Amino acid sequence: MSGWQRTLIAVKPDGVQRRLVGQIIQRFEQRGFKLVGLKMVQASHGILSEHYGELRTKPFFQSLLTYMSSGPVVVMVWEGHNVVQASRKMVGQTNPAEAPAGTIRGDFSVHVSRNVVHASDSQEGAQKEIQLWFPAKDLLDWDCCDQIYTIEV
Ligand SMILES: Nc1ncnc2c1ncn2[C@@H]1O[C@H](COP(=O)(O)OP(=O)(O)OP(=O)(O)O)[C@@H](O)[C@H]1O
Ligand SMILES: O=c1ccn([C@@H]2O[C@H](COP(=O)(O)OP(=O)(O)O)[C@@H](O)[C@H]2O)c(=O)[nH]1
Ligand SMILES: [Mg+2]
Repeated sequence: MSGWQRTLIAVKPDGVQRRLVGQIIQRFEQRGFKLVGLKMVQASHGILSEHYGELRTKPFFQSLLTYMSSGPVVVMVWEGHNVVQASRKMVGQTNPAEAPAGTIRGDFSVHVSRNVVHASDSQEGAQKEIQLWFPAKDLLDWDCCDQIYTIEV
């Protein structure tokens, strides 16, 4: 199906501590996306260094790893039409100061170093991140009964 995609969304440690997991999941459900993988993990610096490999030369890299390993994260795979681009729009700009109200970051955060949620930024990135965080067997291929009402099939 053209435009059918999967993406990796993670509620970061600040989002978990602030009990925002339910509200974040709700936004993806109500938009019409399908949850195909979910787990809570205490992430190691190893997996986080790989996840954020492109940022390793940035001055904030070490503090990013410290923040991301400061407590549990809730990692999810969401599936649906155009889900990679749509979820970036739902999440908002990296810096919450620039993220419009109505986006997750625009509604729940104020500072770039504590921006509540991660979303893959491209289909290639999503594929790599999904493989990094989930063995294929932990992703469920299931039929969502309302699918015929959210996309033309
Ligand atoms: N100047 C900064 N100071 C502190 N932390 C930062 C800064 N810039 C980015 N970060 C942190 O690093 C993360 C990764 O930056 P990136 O440029 O990939 O943003 P993003 O793609 O919007 O976020 P993510 O990859 O987590 O979805 C940001 O989400 C933020 O938590
Ligand atoms: O100046 C910055 C830029 C990014 N980040 C953190 O690094 C993450 C990943 O950065 P990326 O550029 O991938 O932004 P994102 O994809 O998260 O919007 C962000 O979410 C922030 O948590 C940060 O702390 N300071
Ligand atoms: Mg990013």
